[in-house]
Amino acid sequence: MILDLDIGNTLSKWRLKDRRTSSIRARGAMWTRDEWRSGADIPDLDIVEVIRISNVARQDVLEDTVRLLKRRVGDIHVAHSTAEALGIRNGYETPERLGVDRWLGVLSGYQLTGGCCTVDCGSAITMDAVLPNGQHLGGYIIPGLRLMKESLKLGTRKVVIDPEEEVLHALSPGTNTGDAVNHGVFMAAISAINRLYMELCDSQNMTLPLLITGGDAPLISRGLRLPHACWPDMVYAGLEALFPLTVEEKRGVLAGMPEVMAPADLAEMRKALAFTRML
Ligand SMILES: Nc1ncnc2c1ncn2[C@@H]1O[C@H](COP(=O)(O)OP(=O)(O)O)[C@@H](O)[C@H]1O
Ligand SMILES: CC(C)(COP(=O)(O)O)[C@@H](O)C(=O)NCCC(=O)O
Ligand SMILES: [K+]
Repeated sequence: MILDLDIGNTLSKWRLKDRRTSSIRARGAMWTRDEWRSGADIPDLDIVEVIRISNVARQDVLEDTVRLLKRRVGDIHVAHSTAEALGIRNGYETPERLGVDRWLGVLSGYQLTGGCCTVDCGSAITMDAVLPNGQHLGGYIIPGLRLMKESLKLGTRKVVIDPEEEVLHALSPGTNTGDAVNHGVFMAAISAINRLYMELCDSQNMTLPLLITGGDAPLISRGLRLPHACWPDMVYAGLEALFPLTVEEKRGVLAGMPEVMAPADLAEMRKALAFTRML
C-alpha cells in the first residue's frame, strides 16, 4: 500500500492507495491546528510499503513525522518546491519558498490541462497560474474562510462567532452577526477569486482553465459562476506526478482527475473586468 500525507496548517489528510490497482482504499483527516499528534489516526503502517508527503506545517512537525514513520516504513518521499520539475519552471524568486502544496497543485494541474489557474481553499486561499509553456507566474495568498472569521473574533469584542457553525454562505445582507460575518467572508473570498482570475487571464491574453481544491472548495465552488472544476485530490495528484509508483501514475493518469470545463470567453470576461474595475 502507498500512504500519501497532505499535512496542512489546519488539517492533516492521509490516503491509502493500492500500489497494484491504483485504487484508493481509505482516507482520513485529523486536526493539526494546535499540535500534530504524530501517529494518531494514521492507518496500520504494517500494510504500508511507501509513503509520499506534502508538508506545509512546521518543519519540526515534518521531522517528527518522518522520524516516527521511518521506524516502520523504509521508503519515504518528501515533496519540496524546486526551481523546475516535470517541465514546469517555478515563478518564485526563491523557488523553495513556494508552499509545496501550491507547487504540487501546479504540477498536477499542468499535467491535466497543459496550463491553468489553481485555487487551494484551505487555511489560506491560494491562487497560482502556470502558462501553456510551463512557466509558473507565482500567485496570491489570502486568509481562508475560517481564518477570516477568527481574525474578527481576535480583533473585536462583539463579532464572536463559531467558525464551526456550518451556515449557508449566501450573498444576501446578514440580519444577525453570524450571517453578516459568514456572508461577508464568503463574498470576500468569491470576489477575490473572480477578480484575480480575470486579471490573470486579461494580462496573459488567454483564458486559463480554473481548478479548485482544498477543504473549503465545495463551499467556494457553489459561489463561483466562472467555469471551473473541483479536484479534491489535486495536491495528492502532485505527489503522484512527482513520485509515480503505480502503473497508472507512470502513464500520467492521476487520481480523481476532473473533466476540464471549457474556460470562459476572453472578450466576455474583459467586459466583466472593465465593469468590476469601475467599482
Ligand atoms: N473534517 C473536517 N473537519 C474540520 N474542517 C474541515 C473538515 N473538512 C474540511 N474542513 C474545512 O476545510 C478547512 C481546512 O481545509 P484544508 O484544505 O484541509 O486546510 P489546510 O490544508 O490548510 O490544512 C477547514 O478550515 C474547514 O473549514
Ligand atoms: C500559503 C500556505 C500557508 C497555504 O497552506 P494551507 O492553506 O494549505 O495550509 C502554504 O502554501 C505555505 O505555507 N506557503 C509558503 C509561503 C508561500 O507560498 O509564499
Ligand atoms: K491545502
